[in-house]
Amino acid sequence: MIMNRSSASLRDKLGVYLVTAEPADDSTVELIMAAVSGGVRVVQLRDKNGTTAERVALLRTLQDQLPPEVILLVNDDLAAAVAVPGVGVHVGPDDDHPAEVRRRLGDRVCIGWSIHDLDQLRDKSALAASDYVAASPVWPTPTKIDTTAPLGPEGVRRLRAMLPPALPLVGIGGIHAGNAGSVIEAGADGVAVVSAICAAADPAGAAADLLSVVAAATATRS
Ligand SMILES: Cc1ncc(COP(=O)(O)OP(=O)(O)O)c(N)n1
Ligand SMILES: Cc1ncsc1CCOP(=O)(O)O
Ligand SMILES: [Mg+2]
Repeated sequence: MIMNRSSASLRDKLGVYLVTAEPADDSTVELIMAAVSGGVRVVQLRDKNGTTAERVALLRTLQDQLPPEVILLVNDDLAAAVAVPGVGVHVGPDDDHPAEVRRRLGDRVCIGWSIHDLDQLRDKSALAASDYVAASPVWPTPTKIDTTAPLGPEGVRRLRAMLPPALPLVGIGGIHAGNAGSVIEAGADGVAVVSAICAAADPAGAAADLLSVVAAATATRS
């Protein structure tokens, strides 16, 4: 992914990554803007039940409203990203292959890939096509019940050790301000969350709290 020389690196932006709760609707835009006001710089629209047309409409609204430094991705839907230039895609092992996503979208957008199982690391072309990977899930979560066994912080640590050092890593699944520090201590660059921001009474405050936990854990580590 190409970024402006003046912009913060993707690794820095991934500190707190918002993945939206379902269903996606008009309140999703408001929620995202609140999270961004709290410091979130990477946002994924995750709307498993909508149509591509609905996702495209929401992505266009978001692109109009978000500050340019915010990285916007859509979950799974390559066709939606093709329709809205600049939008990236997050895919998992059951989705389009990251190399195919890269071929279709080019070098200028952000592509993320979920790792559920360390065996996926044999897929060098997927790693080469990805701008970041996600350890998924770190803990069990009611937000996504069709997951493989949780990796835990120990799995995050093993994954970090096996990945190319320059490839950013986030953890996802059951993460909140009380446990995010242990994910960073295990070697992740950031935490991706749904409920910790979307279900909070104050999403901007929840994002800011998570950011300070991540910043403190990152500072301790380095
Ligand atoms: C940041 C991030 N990490 C992991 C996932 C999960 O992707 P996937 O395994 O493809 O599952 P679905 O989200 O498609 O149900 C994610 N979406 N985002
Ligand atoms: C999309 C996704 N992929 C792995 S776990 C998960 C859901 C994370 O949701 P929460 O942050 O509410 O646990
Ligand atoms: Mg997917």
